[in-house]
Amino acid sequence: MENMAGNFFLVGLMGAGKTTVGRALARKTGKTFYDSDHEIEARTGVRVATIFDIEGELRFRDRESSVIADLVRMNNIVLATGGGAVLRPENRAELARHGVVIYLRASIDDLLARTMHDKNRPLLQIADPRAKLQSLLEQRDPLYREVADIVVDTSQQNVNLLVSRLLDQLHHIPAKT
Ligand SMILES: Nc1ncnc2c1ncn2[C@@H]1O[C@H](COP(=O)(O)OP(=O)(O)OP(=O)(O)O)[C@@H](O)[C@H]1O
Ligand SMILES: O=C(O)C1=C[C@@H](O)[C@@H](O)[C@H](O)C1
Ligand SMILES: [Mg+2]
Repeated sequence: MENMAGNFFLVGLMGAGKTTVGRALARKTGKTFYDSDHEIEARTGVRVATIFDIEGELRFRDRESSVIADLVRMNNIVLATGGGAVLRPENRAELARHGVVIYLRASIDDLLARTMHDKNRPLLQIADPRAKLQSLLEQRDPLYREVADIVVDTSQQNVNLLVSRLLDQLHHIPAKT
């Protein structure tokens, strides 16, 4: 196991692999894994899609900000954030301040293939999810880059290889504690 100080925060679009890579990274570093979407679901007792249905996106974003503000204050964690977590400047500031931020990128084809069978991504339950992912990428890519300490391309990379390459890069970045 690798012994590294501080928190790691993963950002990127739906299907980029934040949850999958985050879990593997936590396992390899002995850190505790959190996922902001899962934490919102644990606190409310319902799925993300249900929150969007009943309360709308704005109220979901409020819940997300509050969960992120709590989680970033923990120590020695890996946090997979929701795909839209970077939209609010206060979330970006919290993430940048309390941990090393990793932006996971993937091609639109890969994002589409990886999200196709999961019904718990309300923003993609529409006629043309490809166009939606494309426009979300255009809107958010600058925000992901702004907050990130490291950018990783996940296309054509299996998760284990990706995590070991990521660890090599993380060794060169000072921990934020
Ligand atoms: N590098 C990869 N190569 C192939 N498949 C991957 C890779 N990373 C993740 N996947 C697969 O893609 C799907 C989506 O991954 P994951 O749920 O981790 O994405 P996410 O970034 O957490 O998405 P969301 O923002 O919606 O929570 C999963 O089925 C996962 O197994
Ligand atoms: O990209 C987004 O805006 C979202 C991504 C998911 O992680 C969830 O947080 C929710 O489905 C919204
Ligand atoms: Mg996820």
